Amino acid sequence: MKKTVQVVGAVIRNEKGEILCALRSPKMSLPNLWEFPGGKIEKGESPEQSLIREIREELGCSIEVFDQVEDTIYEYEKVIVNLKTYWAKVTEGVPKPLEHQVLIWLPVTSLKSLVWAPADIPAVQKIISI
Ligand SMILES: Nc1nc2c([nH]c(=O)n2[C@@H]2O[C@H](COP(=O)(O)OP(=O)(O)OP(=O)(O)O)[C@@H](O)[C@H]2O)c(=O)[nH]1
Repeated sequence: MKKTVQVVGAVIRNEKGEILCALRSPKMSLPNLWEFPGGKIEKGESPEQSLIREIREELGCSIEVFDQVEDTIYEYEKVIVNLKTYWAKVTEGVPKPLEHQVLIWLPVTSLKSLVWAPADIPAVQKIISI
């Protein structure tokens, strides 16, 4: 049976209303696909705590986490991912690509021009439709 992993992703919005998009590196699983930065929830963590920790590790900045955007279950070839995405904003520091290939801020209307990890597509569609 496939394992289900609990994953959180931050939909980080700046004061211009742009969204931070992160390109997975060639060394990561799902290489060269765009995602919302985040990662796996560890034992004993709430989704919000996990997101704050992951963003500090991956982007080197602090965030505040707001409402949930989407909650999606996607079955990949080897694993099932339950991806929960949350609105967030940077409260301290500047996001840096410590683990990703590239980070870019994009207006909502441009999000669909990127090739997203399949599990992220419902969240992207929801953001575009708001
Ligand atoms: N962080 C993040 N992971 C996502 C997203 N969408 C999605 O399918 N995933 C998948 O969910 C898992 C999250 O794990 P992670 O971000 O900690 O990645 P990782 O490099 O530690 O995983 P790995 O050890 O499988 O390479 C990965 O399998 C990743 O491919 C997303 O938007 N953000």
